[in-house]
Amino acid sequence: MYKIPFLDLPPLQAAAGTVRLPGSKSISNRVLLLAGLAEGETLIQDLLASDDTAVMLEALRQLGCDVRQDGPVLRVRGIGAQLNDGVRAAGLKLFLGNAGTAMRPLAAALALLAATQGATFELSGVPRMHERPIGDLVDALRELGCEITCLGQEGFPPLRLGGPTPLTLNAPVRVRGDVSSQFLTALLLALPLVSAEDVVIEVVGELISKPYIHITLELLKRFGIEVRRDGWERFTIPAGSRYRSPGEVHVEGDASSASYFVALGALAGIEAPVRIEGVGTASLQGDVRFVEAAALMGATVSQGPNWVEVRRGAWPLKALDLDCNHIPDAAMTLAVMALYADGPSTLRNIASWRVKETDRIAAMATELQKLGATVEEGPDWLRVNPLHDWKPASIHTYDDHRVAMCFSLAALNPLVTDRPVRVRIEDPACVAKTFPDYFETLFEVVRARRADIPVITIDGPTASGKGTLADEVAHALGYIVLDSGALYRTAGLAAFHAGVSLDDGPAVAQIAATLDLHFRKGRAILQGEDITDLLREEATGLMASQVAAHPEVRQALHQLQLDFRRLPGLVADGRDMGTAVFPDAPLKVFLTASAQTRAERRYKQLIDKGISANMESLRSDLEARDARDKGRAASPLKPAQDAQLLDNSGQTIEESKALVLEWWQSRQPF
Ligand SMILES: O=C(O)C1=C[C@@H](OP(=O)(O)O)[C@@H](O)[C@H](O)C1
Ligand SMILES: C=C(OP(=O)(O)O)C(=O)O
Repeated sequence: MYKIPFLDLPPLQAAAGTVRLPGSKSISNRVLLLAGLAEGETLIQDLLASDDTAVMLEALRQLGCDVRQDGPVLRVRGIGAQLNDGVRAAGLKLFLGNAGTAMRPLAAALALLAATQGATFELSGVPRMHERPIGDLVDALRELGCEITCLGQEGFPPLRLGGPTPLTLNAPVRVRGDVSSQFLTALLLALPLVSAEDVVIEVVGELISKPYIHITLELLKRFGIEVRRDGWERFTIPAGSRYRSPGEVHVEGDASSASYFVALGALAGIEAPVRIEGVGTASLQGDVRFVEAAALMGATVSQGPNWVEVRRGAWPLKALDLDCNHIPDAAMTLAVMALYADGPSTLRNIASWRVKETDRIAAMATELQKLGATVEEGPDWLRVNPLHDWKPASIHTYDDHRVAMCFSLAALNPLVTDRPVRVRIEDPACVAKTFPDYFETLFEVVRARRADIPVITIDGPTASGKGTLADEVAHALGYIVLDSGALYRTAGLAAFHAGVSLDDGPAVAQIAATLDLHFRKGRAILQGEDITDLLREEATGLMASQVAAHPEVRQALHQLQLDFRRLPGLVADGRDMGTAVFPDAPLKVFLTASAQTRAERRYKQLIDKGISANMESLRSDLEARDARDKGRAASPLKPAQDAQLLDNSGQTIEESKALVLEWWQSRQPF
């Protein structure tokens, strides 16, 4: 996950490849709750691991469920609908983040348990959760006899649930369905706790987001509860219903998360499709019908039970006028696709967007306009016009995972403009709500022109601190690191391990060209193995100088260095990064420090490792090496003409990092 203040996306040109989806949020949290209320153990496969499921899991643990991760399987031993003595005596305070699928169903289940068994629960969330309505559910539960106090504003969390108190279950429970379907879902999931007799639920007002009720009913069925349904107005939980664990449950991929990759295929699956694994024709989730909307816009879609393949069909996309009530989450993706259409697109019947992670109608309108789009909005609709004259924009994401994810599609603007722009996604870590590795997954299937992928080069003499600075800057921007000095050492080491003679230039070059090497947090990882310490050994240094003498090896490593230029960007440190390898880098830093400072740093490093050292000789060694480096004929150590000089003798690493980031920011369009 990119835990950084912003992530800059360069213009993207194409997409192809396979994406494996994380588990469905809606299914994960329902299954967790059902498993937690049931008797016995449930083994859950492919559960989503995200903020929303983490709060549900923590709530189950607090309630006394035994929850254990067993390889890829989560084992949940439920409470069998019985609160333990500790919980009944002391009550619980549960923090439920911004997860509607935790807050609403837990509010109903715990209100009923508090009423029937006696306990006090306090349910709270992030500040936005305290602005998301729950009044219709609270009203329904109060009508049953539950004791519920809204601790802040009436109709909103935080809530206090109390008991014991008698319940009246012989009249239908009435609940409004026109603000969120989660209120009905909550009652359906919770009322089997008290279904000694038939319990009837009646929906008041037009039910929205109906396909989510289908998910609820299907999962209840798997846990042994067959709800009778009359249209979308009346639901009966049969007398004697009890949660029975099915033993094992598999969570399918998240269909709302699929929408970004369906869109990607429709926009940029030009030569090959984007294949999405984890959802398909056999899916339970209503958001799989997003593919129909994408097809209406021109996408070419093929599907199997558990996969979808999408490629570009009509181009530009065809404008759309669609009632999106059945796909409220995935429909946000359509709003960004609409920028690439042949006319204005209108998304209708989406009033619920206003009470989700943020006011999504307002947020989408504001951010689309930042890109230059003309957008109109109404109480329950949004109209987006196609965009030709794109502006670089920093997208505010309102702590809304879907805003962050769907605006990544704006980076495909080179497909419709010859003046492409970059897109900045603020607070990219907000995707943790449902898809923590969204951007990593995206970068695996999109392509940018090499020249569009940003590079920062940091060159300088030995012991100038360039490795540390490169790591810090890369970390701040979410970029990849290239420690070019380590490449020759790695090539020597890998050839040696493969049993290749270090005198055999072509054979070593072949190994050098395919090194599976990357750098993370100051460590060098070769084929998954941490070789950082090996690289520093004297023997490795000797191998490096042996292989570096072969022109084929130098050529292969040059290409390998270029191959490090990958999304979302690169920070390359070495001696000739700005002059020879990445001469087009938009920011080149030449880092120096006085010989005295560098000698002191090296001295400290050695002493810290318990190696004795002599300051004077370290200093004269450094000066001699500087002279050699500057004087050599091939790639002498010198700043590129357009390099920023940075003498860090009197600076902390934090100060140097701040300065480089400031130079970088001053080159950005936003
Ligand atoms: O029941 C569910 O799992 C959900 C129902 C929908 O909410 P509304 O019913 O409030 O539209 C949806 O937006 C949400 O992400 C998940
Ligand atoms: C509306 C959403 O979440 P929640 O389950 O919190 O309602 C969403 O994921 O888009």
